[in-house]
Amino acid sequence: MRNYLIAGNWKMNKTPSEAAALAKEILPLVKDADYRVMVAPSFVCIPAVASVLKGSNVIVAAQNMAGTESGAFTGETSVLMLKDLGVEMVILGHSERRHIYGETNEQINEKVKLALSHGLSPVLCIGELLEEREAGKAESVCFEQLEKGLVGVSESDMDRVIIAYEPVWAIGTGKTATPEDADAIHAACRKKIASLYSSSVAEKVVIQYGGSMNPSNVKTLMAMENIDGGLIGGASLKADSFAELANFNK
Ligand SMILES: O=C[C@H](O)COP(=O)(O)O
Repeated sequence: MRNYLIAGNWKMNKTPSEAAALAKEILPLVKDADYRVMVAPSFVCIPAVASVLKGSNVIVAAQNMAGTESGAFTGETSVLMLKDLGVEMVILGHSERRHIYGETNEQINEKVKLALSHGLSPVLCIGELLEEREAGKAESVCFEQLEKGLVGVSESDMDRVIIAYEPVWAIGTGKTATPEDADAIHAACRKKIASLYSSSVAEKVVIQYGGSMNPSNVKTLMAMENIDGGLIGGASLKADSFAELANFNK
């Protein structure tokens, strides 16, 4: 059994006080979850949310971070700042970062390595655009993002790396990859990881699915052999729906 992870990516939603209120509402609903639960508020909401969740079973994550430790990078947020706030995980290479802000595989790889070197777990997001899927390139796009995102990451560091497969066309659209289609990409990525590292790394690595996961499709998605959790946007913004996702097995 892999160490499943159900994660809420709150994206650019909620003010600090709203985020703290949401965290307070979520806390009692997920306290008995059987699997790991994580939330990723925006940077400015992290202090308020971290203070609510301190000592609980809910992991606090960031949605991004700079690729450099410190310096003259106006508007950026460093790994040291995140660690100081109690952040344990960081989402990197989300498709919104790749496609809206032009982040490259090389920049994402720098961030992955920096996060690991400071003891944070990176959630490396990969996923194809609709036109890439239609051109039969879903696997090759994911393989390239995986391979380039993991350059220089050692086999032992892979214990802390989480992969999130998010087909871009399924994000925030209400369209979900069928469980079979998602599982096929997860299985192919697992094989790719076996070729980059070893079969034991591939067997253990957690591969989340993201893209319109919600209370009505979570059970079928999570029943697939290679799907080890969810990276959830819209449905994580309400305590009751996020709690249903976190308790999908009950
Ligand atoms: O990070 C989360 C994903 O982008 C999925 O978002 P969504 O659940 O709103 O489709």
